[in-house]
Amino acid sequence: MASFTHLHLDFRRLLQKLLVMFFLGIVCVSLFYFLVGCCDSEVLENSDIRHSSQFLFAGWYQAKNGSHPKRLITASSAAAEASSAEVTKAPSFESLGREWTATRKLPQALIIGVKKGGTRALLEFLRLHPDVRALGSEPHFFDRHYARGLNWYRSMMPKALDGQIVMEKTPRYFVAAETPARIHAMSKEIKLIVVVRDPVTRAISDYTQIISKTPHIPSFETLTFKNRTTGQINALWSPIWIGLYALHLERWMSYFPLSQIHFVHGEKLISDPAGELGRVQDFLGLQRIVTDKHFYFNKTKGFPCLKKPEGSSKPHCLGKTKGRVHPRIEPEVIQRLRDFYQPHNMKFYQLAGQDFGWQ
Ligand SMILES: Nc1ncnc2c1ncn2[C@@H]1O[C@H](COP(=O)(O)OS(=O)(=O)O)[C@@H](OP(=O)(O)O)[C@H]1O
Repeated sequence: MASFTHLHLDFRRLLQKLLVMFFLGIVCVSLFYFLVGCCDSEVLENSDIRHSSQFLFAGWYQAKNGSHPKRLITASSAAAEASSAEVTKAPSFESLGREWTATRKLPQALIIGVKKGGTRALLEFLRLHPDVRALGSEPHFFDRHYARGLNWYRSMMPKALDGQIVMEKTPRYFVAAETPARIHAMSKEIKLIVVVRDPVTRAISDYTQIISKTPHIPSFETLTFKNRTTGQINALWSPIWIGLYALHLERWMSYFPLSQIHFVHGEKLISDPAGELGRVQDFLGLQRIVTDKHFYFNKTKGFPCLKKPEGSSKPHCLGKTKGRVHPRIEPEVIQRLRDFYQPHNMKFYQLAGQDFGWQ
């Protein structure tokens, strides 16, 4: 009898120990996933930190309801009115750790150009959308790192849930000869976005960036001409060559139908960011969530800024490298460039089926 009671007690103790070990195991596994979530390689993308609350909310919602919060937003027009910032503010869910069902996928949309067109502004504005997951840095996969392979490229992408659009921006893609074929080989259905801007101001903007890094180069006026006396333009000088939009677009059009290419009007992205964002959201098949409520015009900066970026209650403008003061360029050089670009612009309008109104 005594040995039976003894055995019974031993069994209970064993059971208790097993239970404690089981719970400790659960705690360790949760801690592990939490830490993996926190230390994810996305530290590259500063904005992903801003996205974390949105991500956690989306993950929590999907895990609980089996669907993405977009469905919740779609279901109610009132909710659809809510800004993405409001949707993403769910601090009580932050402790849940990273969503386990999210995966890294190849992008379904790319901002392929143009350099100095306003690509950073577009990306930063788009990432306010809860159904957009965008890489903050420029991966240059299709032009510089193609040999690393698609698995490397995928590993660069932020994690996304089903229904979220993964995207990146690398403005050089638009002018790099090899990129359309490579992108086509990855996906025939990919959506391509090109932010275009008056090629003359784009060239000056490009030059402004160059002199900020290499101040002692010749003047814009000098570099513009092959021969100043004859007035022959140096079309091979990168700031001028990039602006030959028709030339570059023709290459893309031999791989992709125009229906897969959306043009953002760079000047309107500044004067009416919400209007341009509305059209981009339509093109991407997204609900129009980023609206004029998200923007205000900052007089000091001279550009639209965000009222409330992700994860912050403070207004935010793009950094100092966006919206630089351009050097003064001789008016006759500007006019010569306008004349030079005129036929190219006409051809571009014809190919794109859109008149951008550059003089
Ligand atoms: N909201 C807002 N804030 C600041 N700047 C804005 C904005 N919207 C468009 N832009 C214009 O974006 C130009 C820079 O273009 P990109 O971001 O494509 O440049 S880059 O190619 O990534 O270097 C930048 O060119 P510069 O003015 O010549 O600096 C701006 O004119």
